[in-house]
Amino acid sequence: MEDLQLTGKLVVLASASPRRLEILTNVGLRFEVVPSWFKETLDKRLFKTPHEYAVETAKQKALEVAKRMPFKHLKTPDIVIGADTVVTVDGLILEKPVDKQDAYRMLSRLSGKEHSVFTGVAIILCHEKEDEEIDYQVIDFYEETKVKFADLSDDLLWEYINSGEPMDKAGGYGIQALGGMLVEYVHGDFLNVVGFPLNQFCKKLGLIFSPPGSLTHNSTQTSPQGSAVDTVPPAEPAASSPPGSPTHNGPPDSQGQNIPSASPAHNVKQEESGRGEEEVPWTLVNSLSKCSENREAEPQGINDPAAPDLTSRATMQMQNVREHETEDSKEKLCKMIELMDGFKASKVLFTASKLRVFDVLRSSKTGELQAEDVAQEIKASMKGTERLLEACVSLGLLQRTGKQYANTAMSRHFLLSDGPLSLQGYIQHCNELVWPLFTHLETAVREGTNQHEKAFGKTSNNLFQDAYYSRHEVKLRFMKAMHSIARVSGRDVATAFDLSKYKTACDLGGCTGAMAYEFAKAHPGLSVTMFDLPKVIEMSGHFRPHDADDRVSFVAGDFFKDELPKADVYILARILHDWSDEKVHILLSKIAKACSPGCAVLVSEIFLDEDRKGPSRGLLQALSMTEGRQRSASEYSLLLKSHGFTAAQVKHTHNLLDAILCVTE
Ligand SMILES: Cc1cn([C@@H]2O[C@H](COP(=O)(O)OP(=O)(O)OP(=O)(O)O)[C@@H](O)[C@H]2O)c(=O)[nH]c1=O
Repeated sequence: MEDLQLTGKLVVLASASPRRLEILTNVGLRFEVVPSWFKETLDKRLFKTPHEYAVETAKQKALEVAKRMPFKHLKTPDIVIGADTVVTVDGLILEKPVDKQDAYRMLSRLSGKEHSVFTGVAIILCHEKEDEEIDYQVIDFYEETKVKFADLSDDLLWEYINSGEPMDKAGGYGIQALGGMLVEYVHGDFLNVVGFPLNQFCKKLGLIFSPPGSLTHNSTQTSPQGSAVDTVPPAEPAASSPPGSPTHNGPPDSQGQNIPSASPAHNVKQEESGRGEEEVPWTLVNSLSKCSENREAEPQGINDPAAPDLTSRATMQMQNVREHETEDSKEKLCKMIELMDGFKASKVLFTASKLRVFDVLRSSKTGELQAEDVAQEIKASMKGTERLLEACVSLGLLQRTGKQYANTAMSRHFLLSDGPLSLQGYIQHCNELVWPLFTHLETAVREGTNQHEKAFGKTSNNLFQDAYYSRHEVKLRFMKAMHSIARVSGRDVATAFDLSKYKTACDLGGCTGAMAYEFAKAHPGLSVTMFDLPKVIEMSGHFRPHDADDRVSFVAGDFFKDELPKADVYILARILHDWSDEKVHILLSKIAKACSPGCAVLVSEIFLDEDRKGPSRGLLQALSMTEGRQRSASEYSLLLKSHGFTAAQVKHTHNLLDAILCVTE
């Protein structure tokens, strides 16, 4: 290891933070940027300290990139750097605010107080072995800086929040810019607050990658703030990771192709850094790393002065491996527990939504209520309500300060019944329809059929026309579910492709019209016809926006039986997966007949990965489907091609629905 140098190595920064890019560019490091897809959703309760959380997140960010690159970018990096910055105050870990209100909560908490900023950093060293497997060695550490804010008035806070600066920054401020005005003092590494503890990082680099001759066996790999050396097992292709694993959380490649390793702007070359031939200034780095030897004596494995001979070093490495194995099995156990308890978490969400807990909290004057007030409002027992609220806090759906419960930013975003991105409709659909179906999953698997009859005493062949759906409230619930999905995903689907050359579109089975309105909003030159069953059109008035765009019109009909309205683009959002292959072909050939050359079909669905190993959302949904099936983008492309629609463009939106656009020749 100590012979390694950085020259000629592929160094990757697994971060989308422009500050980290700048800090590392400024010291002449040559690297590519491949932002991590790891979602910062580790359960904070599992960590004894905030820095352990930051370090683990940094490690997961970096590992996700290290494991993805060989498969998606077809190259193996030598070094991957990940980082995670968190702000801690009053025992809380603050990450990036999700909206202005959240930023306000964070900044008002920080006002007049000293707080800590922790950045966890992970350096992953990737070694390709002879059998082409890859070994990952993890070196991680963290840095703490204390920052004190002045007393901040509400006016000042709002002015700052409205500048837009807080939104992509941990704790809701940027010390390097306007946020600097809020700060009374800083104790520690300033750049650590900005997002990257450069000083400690350089010391670590010096210890690992010193150029020939400059590093002796006496170099150390320690840190004043704790550091660890770890190895992790060889990578699996990202798509084969278990559900819920970090690699699965990431969005797939856009356009169904391999993402380039970095955009040209992010391909940081030494010329661009203005340092000519010089890379990292090694003299400085080596002096720094020697200083760090004096700061901590505890042996840390490789490159350690306390491990002078090969035997003792091998022993230490074995210890590291064993420690890692324990850690690894703990990680697996956590995943197992998450899977085992997943149904309980879903039901807590469904129940709290159904009992309108989130609306009740929002309606209170201060946005906060005690358990007994909530119990009264939702007409439930005190004991049961308290348990439900506590469970919601543990799941990140609510937050509690003392005895007061309040919505979290995520709940305000998705769980208020009248919010623009409310998922309430879909959640209630899951509770009332999908949940009973899943309780009969075992029979569904044995028999290979949908379990409507067992769950509801009725068969279901046609979603909107059969007996079960004939009840008004059931129809309305189904429409609310489709409405919330269309509202949440509509903008991303509508803006997925350039449709400027088209004048008319027809959204087949468009339900409440939510998707049609999104298309009209996104394309000023487009008129959109929403086509659905007469009963649906009749009920869709319930969902019409106050400022309804008159470029959207509603036509009643059955797309299997009736003539389709003429259009340049036909939209099929969340339609095809529901029907048998036979019906899909009937529908597509009808559309093909209605199309003149140059017309297009836009299909929006969850796209399975090409190897059908994910995303689990799509595969789980398939388990309760009636007669249809889930497909990958290329399966949809082939399907459309068989009806004369070619030149497929695919868009993975990273939202609830993806999209493919094909045109007739
Ligand atoms: C306190 C503070 C934070 N930040 C930025 O806050 C983000 C933290 O978020 P993260 O999750 O660690 O990183 P990210 O931006 O999401 O990027 P990624 O590494 O891809 O997760 C980073 O950007 C930091 O610079 C500032 O720019 N200035 C400050 O004073």
